[in-house]
Amino acid sequence: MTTPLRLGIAGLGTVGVGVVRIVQTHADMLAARTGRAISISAVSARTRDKDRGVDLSAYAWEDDPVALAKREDVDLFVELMGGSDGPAKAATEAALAAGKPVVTANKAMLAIHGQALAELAESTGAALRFEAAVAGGIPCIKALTEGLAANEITRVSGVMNGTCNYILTRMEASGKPYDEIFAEADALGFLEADPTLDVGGIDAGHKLALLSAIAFGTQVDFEGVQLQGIQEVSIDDIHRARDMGYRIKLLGEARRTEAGVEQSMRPTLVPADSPLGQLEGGTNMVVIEGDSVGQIVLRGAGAGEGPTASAVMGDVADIARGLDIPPFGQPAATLAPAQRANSATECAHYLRLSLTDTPGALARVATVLGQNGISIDRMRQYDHPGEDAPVLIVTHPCAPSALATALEGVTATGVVTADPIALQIQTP
Ligand SMILES: NC(=O)C1=CN([C@@H]2O[C@H](COP(=O)(O)OP(=O)(O)OC[C@H]3O[C@@H](n4cnc5c(N)ncnc54)[C@H](OP(=O)(O)O)[C@@H]3O)[C@@H](O)[C@H]2O)C=CC1
Ligand SMILES: N[C@@H](CCO)C(=O)O
Repeated sequence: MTTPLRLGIAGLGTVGVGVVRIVQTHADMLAARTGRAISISAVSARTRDKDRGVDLSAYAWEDDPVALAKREDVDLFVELMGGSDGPAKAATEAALAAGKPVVTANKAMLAIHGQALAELAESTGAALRFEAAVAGGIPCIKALTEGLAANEITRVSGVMNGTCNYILTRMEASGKPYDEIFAEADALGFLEADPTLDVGGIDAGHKLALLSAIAFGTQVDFEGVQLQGIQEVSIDDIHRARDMGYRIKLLGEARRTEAGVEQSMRPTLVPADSPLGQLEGGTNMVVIEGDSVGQIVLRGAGAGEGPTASAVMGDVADIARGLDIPPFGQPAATLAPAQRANSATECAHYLRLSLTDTPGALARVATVLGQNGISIDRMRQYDHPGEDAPVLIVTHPCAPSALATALEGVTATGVVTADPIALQIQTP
């Protein structure tokens, strides 16, 4: 057996502790599988004397993660602190600059600095791996870069934020409104320190941008992801979608078209009996479509200590084996800048409108939709105690840009009493 692979782990929170536990529990198995012993030399976190439920006494301590990354006895730097910049980026750059491989779960850092970090890694010959950054325990990056390497990928989609899926499925199961279930998720510790990252679709957008770059061979382009969060999804939307045979999911989709790469992360109605529709709680699902393989579906835990640490250690094991794959699946210099394209794919839409309950209001809305080429498939006005009439419209498939123009016109009629809510209905 060769010399041990010595880890330096920065960040001893949920994921960091999980990684320590796996190294301590499965040392023999990992050595047998990789042909190399994997050990921990040193660790770092903000607070040294915190009881983390694992024995850290055998490891050196560094207050400064950059110093940890540079230590002589650290062969591989494991970044599990989080944050797109600050110490996570500084320490990752220090390790890569020194030619040391880095494994990280930090989607925020990679979605913004992925190209620069990949270029740095390749310039020094260091590996940079981030399986845990996308969909926690699901090995979707490995699937794309290895198992599906011979496929032209046409579409990557899925549910990539467990917290949003928990909130949406709990709303449906309990019949409680968004605010109440958001508070419940907060009390259970599910939300990121900045909850907008979850409910605003940003965290899932980071993950989609990473998958999209790998799938289509482009530079990672988080700014190109069209984002819509789940904050405006009401319990009424969920009930009405269910009555029509749909469930609402925060669905990410990246596809390559002739116009460029479309990336979107938004609440979407999906058939209730489809694999996505049946996804409960914090589970994630990634759907990949390739020209030879067709469609494959990967489902599993998208977060949590065990699943995320499992993905981190999968990367560590690959490095121990000497596997050398560029961070985004092909050399960074060959990744083309992403050519952004707004979604032009026609799909049906669910519209929630609130109208003044006056003669002709509904007719004016229907007229504006018609003038913009939007055809109504279904329409219903609900009982209402007050002056505002809640109206649900389902359109026939139409281009999102045509609908956006139409909704501007609908708002300009003066008969709507709140901003219209438009949700896409998934195209097969
Ligand atoms: N939790 C999850 O399920 C998943 C997390 N991830 C990603 O994994 C990474 C870690 O997440 P998670 O474990 O949940 O985060 P936690 O908040 O649980 O832990 C963060 C750790 O980093 C340490 N830390 C923070 N800032 C510094 C600093 N300036 N210097 C040294 N140490 C620092 C903290 O120290 P201290 O403990 O002393 O405060 C803590 O140990 C993030 O990038 C996250 O996005 C990815 C997928 C799933
Ligand atoms: N906040 C993320 C954690 C895992 O990336 C989620 O809810 O999925």
